[in-house]
Amino acid sequence: MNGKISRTLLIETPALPGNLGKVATAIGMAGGDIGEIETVQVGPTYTMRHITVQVDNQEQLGELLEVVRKLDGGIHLHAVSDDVLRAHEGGKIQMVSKNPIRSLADLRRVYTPGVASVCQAIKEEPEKARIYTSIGNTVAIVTDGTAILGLGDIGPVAGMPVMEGKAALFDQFAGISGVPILLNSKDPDEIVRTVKNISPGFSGILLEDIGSPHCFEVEERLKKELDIPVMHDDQHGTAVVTLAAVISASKSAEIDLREAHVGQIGLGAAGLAICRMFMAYGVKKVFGADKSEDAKERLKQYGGHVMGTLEELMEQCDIVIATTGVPGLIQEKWVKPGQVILALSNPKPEIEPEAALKAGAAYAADGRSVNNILGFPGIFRGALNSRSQEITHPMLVAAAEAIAGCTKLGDLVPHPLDPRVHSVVAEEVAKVSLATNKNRYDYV
Ligand SMILES: NC(=O)C1=CN([C@@H]2O[C@H](COP(=O)(O)OP(=O)(O)OC[C@H]3O[C@@H](n4cnc5c(N)ncnc54)[C@H](O)[C@@H]3O)[C@@H](O)[C@H]2O)C=CC1
Ligand SMILES: CC(=O)C(=O)O
Ligand SMILES: [Mg+2]
Repeated sequence: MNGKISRTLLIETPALPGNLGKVATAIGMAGGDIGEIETVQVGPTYTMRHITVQVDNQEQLGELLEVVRKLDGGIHLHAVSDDVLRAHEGGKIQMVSKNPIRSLADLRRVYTPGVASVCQAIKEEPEKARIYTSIGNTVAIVTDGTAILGLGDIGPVAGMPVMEGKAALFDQFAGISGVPILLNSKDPDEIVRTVKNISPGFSGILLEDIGSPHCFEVEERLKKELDIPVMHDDQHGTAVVTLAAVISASKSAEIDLREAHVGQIGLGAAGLAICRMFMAYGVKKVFGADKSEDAKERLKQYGGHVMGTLEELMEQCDIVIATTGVPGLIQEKWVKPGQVILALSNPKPEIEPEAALKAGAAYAADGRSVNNILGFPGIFRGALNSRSQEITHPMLVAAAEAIAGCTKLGDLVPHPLDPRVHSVVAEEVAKVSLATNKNRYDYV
């Protein structure tokens, strides 16, 4: 790319000769190099096109856009997309039919009247729905938009690109259909009621980016009241992958994890679950810090130790994890030589791994590599394969150990695109579920 900037402009022109020429001239006069031109929609009086342009720098791009925006006579610039925005145009997922419908016989088989006999079979034996519908392989990805990555309460619609991303990962790594469900309420009663009401169409519920503290009540109640697996990804998916990374780091750094001092900065959804996971794994000293008194109180209730300041925590701990959503929160001067630092906030970490390593950390990573993507697809695949009605703590530990087992010595976690890791996680989770869960469906 020679440092050049490429953008795709979505431009509407009146469907009359000369208008595309006007646009091309304006772009050329502003120093833009036109690449591809693609017609995306032909309306009764207008044409919409994607026009890809290349410019030398940001300033030139600004000038070019100003010139195009000033064009009159019905010419409108609707969108300016970089390659990330382009990958999101029209969304990242779609529902497609598995059966081609090419003949009337096909039509009658997949739709009326054929479908009626399938409905009757399910009416007589409801468990048959898992065989004759997509329900058995479909998981709802539910958000109320209150903690979208570290961006905060930006609402469920603004969070949709994340939910579509999770659905794409479910599909690619576990062959599961993930369906985003956007909720227009932050009230735990309403969230629980709504999820319960839609639950017949799903075999699992992945709660995503629901903020603390209401996420705790929502998950606990849904786990109790539904007989399908429910997991809040930001809590347990994150805790699983963090445990895996710390198991690997301890092995490489020859630290006895159970005797190590582990410090967690940020005790929200991810942070509290990470602390609980470490304590349940046998780590004796788990310290936490948060700006919220309530969050610190919750840690104490689970048996964790609260630290007054972040500096104290950094001073005290061999392994430090941060999930606050605050970029740059950890100062380089606080890093102790030989420390393990996982600054997991997305989209930007509390300290860049390079800076932490330069400051003396033995191992450092951010939320791009130590990411719950390594956990949730395989955890749900394993739960669905074993027809588990829940996701239990031993299943989560099995997932963490499986991820650690797939990690090369010296690395913290495996590559997320390594398909093996997701199938190994699924296998180990299913094994534990089959060995320990009593209430499994028994329909075949
Ligand atoms: N890498 C990964 O796989 C994952 C990363 N995350 C990241 O973790 C971050 C937090 O997510 P959640 O736990 O869901 O949010 P949350 O809102 O439930 O928790 C954030 C916690 O950080 C605390 N906090 C905020 N600013 C602070 C400060 N200056 N000092 C001390 N504490 C502070 C808040 O009081 C709150 O308790 C987000 O950036 C998210 O992207 C979350 C899940 C997975
Ligand atoms: C990865 C993820 O779930 C988060 O940052 O919220
Ligand atoms: Mg999340």
